[in-house]
Amino acid sequence: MDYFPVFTQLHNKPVLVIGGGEVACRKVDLLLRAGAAITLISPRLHPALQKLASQQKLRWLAESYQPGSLGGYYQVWTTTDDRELNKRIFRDAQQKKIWVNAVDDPAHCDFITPSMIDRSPIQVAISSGGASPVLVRYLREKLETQLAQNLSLLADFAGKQRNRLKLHYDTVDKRRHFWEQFFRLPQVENAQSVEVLEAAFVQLLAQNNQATGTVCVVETGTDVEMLTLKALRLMQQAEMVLYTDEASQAGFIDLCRRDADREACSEENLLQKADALLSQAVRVCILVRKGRTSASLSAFCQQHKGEVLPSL
Ligand SMILES: C[C@@]1(CC(=O)O)C2=NC(=C\c3[nH]c(c(CCC(=O)O)c3CC(=O)O)Cc3[nH]c(c(CC(=O)O)c3CCC(=O)O)/C=C3\N/C(=C\2)[C@@H](CCC(=O)O)[C@]3(C)CC(=O)O)/[C@H]1CCC(=O)O
Ligand SMILES: NC(=O)c1ccc[n+]([C@@H]2O[C@H](COP(=O)([O-])OP(=O)(O)OC[C@H]3O[C@@H](n4cnc5c(N)ncnc54)[C@H](O)[C@@H]3O)[C@@H](O)[C@H]2O)c1
Repeated sequence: MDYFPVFTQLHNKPVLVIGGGEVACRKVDLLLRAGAAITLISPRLHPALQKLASQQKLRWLAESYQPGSLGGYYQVWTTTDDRELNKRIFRDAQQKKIWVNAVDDPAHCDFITPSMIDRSPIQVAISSGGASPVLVRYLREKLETQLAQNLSLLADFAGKQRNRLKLHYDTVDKRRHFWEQFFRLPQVENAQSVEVLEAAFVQLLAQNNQATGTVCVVETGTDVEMLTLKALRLMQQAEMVLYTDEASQAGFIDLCRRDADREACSEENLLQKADALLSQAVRVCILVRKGRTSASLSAFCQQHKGEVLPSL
């Protein structure tokens, strides 16, 4: 990983933009959305930036950059049309330990700008680590068409209900299980109003008051790409993964939910182990090798309304 992704809090933080052309317009637009307190240093100013300065949405210093200009800023963006100057600003900022982005010059950036999809509070940031900004833009355009239009509404609603949910469910696992069910409800996927979400929330709470465990069996072959989407979804929902052969199943175990517990278990002990977990209301995913699902395991699954997903 060449760059580590983070989301920084810029609200009311003093941020300096140097240069006042077209590129500065793009950066200022984003920084204003993040609530930064922007100062812009540039002898000339693009009309859109002049307007923002006259509305006091940014502070404009109509001068050229001086080494003393950097004092007191949290972060610097240099966007001038003079590459040598941008480099100098990078070095000056480094000396002062201020993070700097020299636009289009990754060798002189402490951080680089990702391509962004802003459906606040959901943010998607995509980066190629500087390898191909055009590919990154292409990915953004593709993702934009696939992300639900009501993402902001969903995230806002969910954010406001988290404390309320704690009154109903006392463990993280139970709350996670609730949200997983909630976001899959068709009326939630299509919701256009808070009222629809509230009704679905209340209904699901009423239905769900005693959580039960679930079980599924996923047969593993030699190629993880042959997993069905359904198998992958169940693997992602499991809280406990039981596997029978680490050597051949490593790739499959990796694809299970990151924070699920994982435990090796002999084929003979699977039933007993799974039964104990179900009685503690745990969601269990059992990985068995292709063709090794025993008749008793299959019957156990059926009895608990689970599925056996054979390997393709
Ligand atoms: C994401 C985005 C955000 C933004 O800029 O706001 C962004 N570049 C975007 C577009 C874009 N940039 C360029 C083109 C023209 C085609 C081309 O030349 O490839 C296009 C395409 C277009 O305009 O369609 C020119 C270019 N850019 C860089 C170099 C230098 C180099 O590659 O060495 C050169 C050559 C300059 C030259 O040759 O002189 C470098 C950087 N550009 C980055 C970000 C950072 C790495 C991002 C990453 O890979 O993760 C990084 C490292 C530093 C930084 O600037 O932070 C935005 C897409 C937003 C969106 O649409 O969603
Ligand atoms: N416009 C684009 O879409 C685009 C795309 C990719 C790369 N670039 C590159 O990004 C850089 C900036 O592009 P632009 O279109 O914004 O250029 P621009 O010519 O519109 O603006 C440059 C700005 O830098 C300011 N400036 C120059 N010297 C300065 C100094 N000493 N102190 C403070 N400010 C100073 C100028 O006043 C001007 O406002 C250029 O190197 C350009 O090649 C631009």
